[in-house]
Amino acid sequence: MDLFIFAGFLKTISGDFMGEQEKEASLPSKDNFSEWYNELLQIAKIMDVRYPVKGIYVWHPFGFTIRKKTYSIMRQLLDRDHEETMFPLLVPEPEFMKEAQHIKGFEDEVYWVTHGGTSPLEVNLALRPTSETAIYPMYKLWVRSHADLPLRLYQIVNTFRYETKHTRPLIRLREITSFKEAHTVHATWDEAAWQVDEAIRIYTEFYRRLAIPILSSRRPEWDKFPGADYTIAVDSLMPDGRTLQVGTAHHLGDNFAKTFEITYEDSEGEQVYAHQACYGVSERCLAALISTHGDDKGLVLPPEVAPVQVVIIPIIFKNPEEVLAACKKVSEELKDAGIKVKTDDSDKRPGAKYYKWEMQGVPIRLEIGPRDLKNKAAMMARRDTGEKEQIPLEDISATIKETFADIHKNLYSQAEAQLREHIFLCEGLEGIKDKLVHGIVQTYWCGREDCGKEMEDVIGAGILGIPNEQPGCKGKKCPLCGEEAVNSIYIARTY
Ligand SMILES: Nc1ncnc2c1ncn2[C@@H]1O[C@H](COS(=O)(=O)NC(=O)[C@@H](N)CS)[C@@H](O)[C@H]1O
Repeated sequence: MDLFIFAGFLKTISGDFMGEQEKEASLPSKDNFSEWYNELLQIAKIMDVRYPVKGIYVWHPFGFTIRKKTYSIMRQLLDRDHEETMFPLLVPEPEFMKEAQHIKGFEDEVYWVTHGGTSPLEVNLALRPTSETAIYPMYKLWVRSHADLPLRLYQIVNTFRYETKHTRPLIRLREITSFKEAHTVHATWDEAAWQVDEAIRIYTEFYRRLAIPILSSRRPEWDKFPGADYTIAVDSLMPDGRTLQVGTAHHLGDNFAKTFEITYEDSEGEQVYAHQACYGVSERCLAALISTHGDDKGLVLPPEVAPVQVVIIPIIFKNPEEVLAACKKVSEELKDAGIKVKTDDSDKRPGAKYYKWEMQGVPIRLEIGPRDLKNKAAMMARRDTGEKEQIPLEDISATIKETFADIHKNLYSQAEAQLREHIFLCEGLEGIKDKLVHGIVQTYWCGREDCGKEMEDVIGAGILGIPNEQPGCKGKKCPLCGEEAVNSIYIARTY
């Protein structure tokens, strides 16, 4: 081969090779989590951050499909004993300004509509930051008697918060596009308290289905929802050791019922104020999904929420028809079994195909070539472990579904181990500061608010909350004041 042709040959190979190399270089290592996260949202076509309004982002169809499948799990869990509805986006100022604590909590975050066209509105309208003040004037009309309770409604809507902290897609938005908010009404404080615990049970199951382990804890008094008696929150661990609040449930007592006059006639014919709960999850659940399972090759999706669950790659050398026919047959069989399958018969090189579908987190890749056909088999590659094994074409749907279950189990147990390894039991301030760099600290607290707040200042991180399961505090001291501890608490750097 003369030099000229050889140079051309090298260029072709290096061109392909550099092409792939360049492409792969564009996703930073997950060790550089912030960069990795931002790049991955783009490359895997989850959200486009180029919309010209700060804190407002655009769904790519692929990302929107993950959202759709994720929220169908949430609907499945809520629809057991809630009903879905939809309330107005615009809240008249007088209603919004009714509940003093609520206003205090949201006045710096609420967007206002002041004009209709060029005419100033008589009454300014708030864009709902959350919907208590849109819903509860209607609950006043709907709740009349004991027989109307418990009332359990939810909606999945966009809400608007003028966040002044650093905004980031899926994590801290000014338009929260996927705000699932449930608002329930009960006859007694205890029933509302039961509902708050039920909300946490629902969220724990929801996140288990996403293979995400969570910590639940009661937020300290100064960090509860504005207008609530108390707040229970669920947090997930992000790869950089910080926690992300991925859901909250609030006991509202009869605070809002008194403000919005939500009363019911009890069995003695008395008018009684109702007690309420409300609980919310936003698209942060997707931030947790992407961050918990993703790796240096891109997304890793639990099969239940993967837009493409199996990708078939025909390996073609000679007699392509036979291979393509076999791929079609397998594809039909998987579709008939309700599996989302795509066949990539594009003219890209296999390596480029593997790169693309791994980036999009497809749980299983099936390679089918002449050698596989001879063995009546396909080569199955798992995205979560990278393992490859030959599986028989016979009953392939059953094999795939069993593997899906194993993938989910593996993702969950890996994430659970990761969480467990990043909770550090510390009793002294120095140890707490040390360990906070790596994850969550479990320590003790005297329970006094001034001491708690001072401890937050001294260690530069927030008290995440008081976990329900309390290890004994006997003989334990508050790390700041040295008083007897009354609670064990989580402390963490948060998003
Ligand atoms: N700016 C934001 N961007 C993304 N998610 C957010 C934002 N603000 C809050 N969230 C998420 O939304 C959840 C519910 O918000 S909340 O303020 O705690 N609670 C409420 O608004 C209640 N009315 C729940 S119905 C939070 O737990 C958090 O996970």
